[in-house]
Amino acid sequence: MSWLFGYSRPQMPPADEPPADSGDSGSTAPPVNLTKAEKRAMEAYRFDSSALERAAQAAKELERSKHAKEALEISKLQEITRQQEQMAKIKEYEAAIEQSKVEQKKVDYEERRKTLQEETKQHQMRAQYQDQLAKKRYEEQLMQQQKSQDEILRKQEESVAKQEALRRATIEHEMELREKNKLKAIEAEARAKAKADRENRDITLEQIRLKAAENRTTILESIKTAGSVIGTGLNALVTDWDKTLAAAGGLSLLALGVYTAKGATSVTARFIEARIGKPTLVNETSRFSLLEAIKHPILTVSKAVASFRKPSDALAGVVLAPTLEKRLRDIAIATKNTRLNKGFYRNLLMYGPPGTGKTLFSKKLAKHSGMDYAILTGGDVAPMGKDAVAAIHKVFDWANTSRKGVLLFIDEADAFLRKRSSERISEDLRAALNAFLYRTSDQSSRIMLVLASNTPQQFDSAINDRLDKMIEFGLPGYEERERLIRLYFDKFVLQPASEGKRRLSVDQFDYGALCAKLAARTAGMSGRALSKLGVAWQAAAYASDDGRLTEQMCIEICDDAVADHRQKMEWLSEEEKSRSMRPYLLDLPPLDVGSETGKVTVTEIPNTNEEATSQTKQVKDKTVPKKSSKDIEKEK
Ligand SMILES: Nc1ncnc2c1ncn2[C@@H]1O[C@H](COP(=O)(O)OP(=O)(O)OP(=O)(O)O)[C@@H](O)[C@H]1O
Repeated sequence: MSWLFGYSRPQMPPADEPPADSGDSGSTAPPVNLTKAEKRAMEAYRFDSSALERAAQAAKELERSKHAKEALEISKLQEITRQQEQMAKIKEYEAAIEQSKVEQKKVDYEERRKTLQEETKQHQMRAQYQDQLAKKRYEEQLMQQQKSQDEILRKQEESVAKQEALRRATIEHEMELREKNKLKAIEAEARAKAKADRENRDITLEQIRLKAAENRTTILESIKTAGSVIGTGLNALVTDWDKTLAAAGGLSLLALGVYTAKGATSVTARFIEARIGKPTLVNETSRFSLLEAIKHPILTVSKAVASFRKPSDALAGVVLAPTLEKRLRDIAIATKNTRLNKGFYRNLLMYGPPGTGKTLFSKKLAKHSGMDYAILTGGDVAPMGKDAVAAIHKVFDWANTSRKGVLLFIDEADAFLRKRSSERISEDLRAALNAFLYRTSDQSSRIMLVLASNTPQQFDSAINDRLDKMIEFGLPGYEERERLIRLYFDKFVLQPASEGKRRLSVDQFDYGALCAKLAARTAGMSGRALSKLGVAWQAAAYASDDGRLTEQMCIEICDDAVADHRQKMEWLSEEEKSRSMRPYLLDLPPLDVGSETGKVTVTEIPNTNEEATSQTKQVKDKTVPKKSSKDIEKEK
């Protein structure tokens, strides 16, 4: 190869001849006249060309061989195989890369999920903390109110006591004067009578004498007659023993009969009363009664059929904040298990503004637990006067005869269970309260007591002592309102329209968006008010010419309802505003009256997460900070 670098090779062996020394074959001997530097350069370019030469030799041989073509084919095939192997390896690498990408994505997703979880936890904790704060604030507010009420009560008591003392002094004075006048009149009368008696003394004496003589003769005659009759009878009785025994036996049997009949009649009457009819105090009950069955046979049969069906969900059709729903679900499960295990029921107090689902949930709770329910109204007790005590005993006697157990729901319970120290409570009501306390002194395995009230702070302390759980039903928050509107839109509009039996149809529009819009407008309204909205839509559709309900109609009716609601809130008495409803009143959104149309426009309330967290929290958070010190001063 030295020709490549311009060096001549003095004795080059012929091409077909192998070199003399294979080790040196590639190396050319440096020319003798080269300098050292040139020699070093030459060394750098030197390489062993023997392998190439051997290859060329082999190629020549191969060319000459008759199997040259096959060998070429084999080497081609080998090359292709090697290339395929390389391709397979490349694919494997690519698959590994894809796999690692997927793994990376998984890790990323897992991290994001964890972050989200952590954030949710943080949100929850913050919400709970704020809830606690709000509760605390509300309690303090209540205490403040309580104090001011006590103060007012004390002052009222003092003024009443003063008036009473004044009235008593006046009456005493009047009585004294009347007594004196009376004495004088009696004295004058006695004197006049004495004078007349003195004058008519002889005549009077004669009359008395004659009357006495006549009386004496009559009495003597009567004694003689009676003596002879009784003597004859006794003589006959004593002489005949059979008659004596018969008389004694007859008298004894008569006495026994009289007393037995009296006792049996009262026991039977009580037994029949407890089973046949419902007590007068009970307004509504799911329990079977013979009288009701005779009066309303179809209703009774449908009720009986319904009771055989599978027990319903305790919260079906009841829309509440998630936290409250969870609490109520726990209560429903516990109650059902209590009934199954024949344990003792816990007494509940449900409080909050009207129309928030207290009665609705209680009925569902009874149905879910397989119990009967009975609904009483506290306001019915006071007008009964002295009969209230007996009526209360009758209710408890009646409830105790139920084998399924009875959920006794007392609506407006504060109407007769209020503090005994209160000035306004009458003697009869006090007696009724005492009877109620007597009948509820022990835990019962037959009766579950559920009290409902808008003003639970009025309860007597003994009643509070009997309550095992207190549940606040707040006004629905934004999300609950949206669910409620959807529920009643579906119930009162969409369902009847889809059945096609009635003259009712709905325009095509985005129902979900409408419900969300109306939920923002109806802040401060109760579940009852929202259910009435559903009824109003239905009525509007029936009243229209073509029986069609449009989106515009829905919005207008809702705005009317909002305006009505505000008016009702303004009509609340001062006492109601200051006591029970205040925490809920301030939840109302600001309302502008449109100058041109005169239509109501309500500022939209943003759908915050906080609002949905808890109805109560929402109400309290919004109300408490709004109170300025001036307002508190005014209230005082
Ligand atoms: N949370 C709710 N979910 C669904 N419907 C509700 C809810 N709250 C109220 N309603 C509707 O309002 C009606 C009246 O509710 P309910 O009688 O349970 O209220 P309440 O709290 O007992 O009121 P009150 O204190 O005046 O007796 C129910 O029949 C139902 O149609």
